[in-house]
Amino acid sequence: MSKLTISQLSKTYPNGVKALDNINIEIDNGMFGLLGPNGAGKSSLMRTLATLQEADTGSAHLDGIDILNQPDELRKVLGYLPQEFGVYPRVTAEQLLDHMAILKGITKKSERKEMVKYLLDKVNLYDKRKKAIKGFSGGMKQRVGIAQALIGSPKLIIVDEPTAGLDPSERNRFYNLLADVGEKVVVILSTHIVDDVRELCTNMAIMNLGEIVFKGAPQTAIEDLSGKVYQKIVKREELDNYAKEYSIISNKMVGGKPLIHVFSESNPGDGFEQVQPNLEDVFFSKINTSNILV
Ligand SMILES: Nc1ncnc2c1ncn2[C@@H]1O[C@H](COP(=O)(O)OP(=O)(O)OP(=O)(O)O)[C@@H](O)[C@H]1O
Repeated sequence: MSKLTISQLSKTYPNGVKALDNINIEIDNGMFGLLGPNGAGKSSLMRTLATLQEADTGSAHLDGIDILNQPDELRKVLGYLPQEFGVYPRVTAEQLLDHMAILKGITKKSERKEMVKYLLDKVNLYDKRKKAIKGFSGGMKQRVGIAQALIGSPKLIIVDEPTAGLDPSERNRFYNLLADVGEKVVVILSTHIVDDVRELCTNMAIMNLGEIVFKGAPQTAIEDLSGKVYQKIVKREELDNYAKEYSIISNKMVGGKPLIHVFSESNPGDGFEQVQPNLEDVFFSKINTSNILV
């Protein structure tokens, strides 16, 4: 069992943007979803935990390791798949993993060979090990990314927006792989895709404007909203009026017309019908932005 404890972590960039505003979270083994809109501060938090940038104040510990003050210790047990996983295109999957293993300090060639074979097998790329990564699909590249994040039996794995650009079957394969790994270590999945969290995570936090605005189990959050979400198909030109009168939590087009979900403690009448809330409702109700109408 591992535990990640983040306390009072804050970071303001030189341009004045407060990307992290007093973050406090405890994360146990398993898949943890960090959900937030673009710009919420997720990458800033992930980069700080991955020891790639410093915080202004606060602390973060993985078991006995003080992450901010012992970055070298943390790096030994960290697997990180950044948002942009850049690779030299001519390199093969096998060469890349071998190289990353050297960087992780695995100096014995035979040990590396065995590990690279195990990882290629695990991400189902052993047959493609001699092929240049250049020719790989997005999903295959992400699987190479996961394989490199698993080098050296990490205790903390951070994956930042991993499913962008994957087709549904690639995404599924990637989900299965992560879920498999996630049973034994702390995995943080940072994403703005609600489905990623719904399908994979037993615990989650929602971040907005540098703050944690919710933490808990996705199912609990959904139950909390139960009986308070109503929907209606409206005309596009009426949207502004509805926005003034109701607390709109989401708006999506169905057959060319806006279907709005509103938050209301009691039945608003006016043609609205009650719906079973979903995680998307939770997400939008917590971040409560006004730009969801655009
Ligand atoms: N190096 C930087 N210098 C200045 N501002 C930054 C820097 N990096 C991020 N920001 C700003 O900090 C805020 C949080 O950005 P961050 O990338 O952490 O968010 P995010 O939730 O990961 O979003 P995205 O999904 O778009 O990556 C944003 O307003 C962003 O513009």
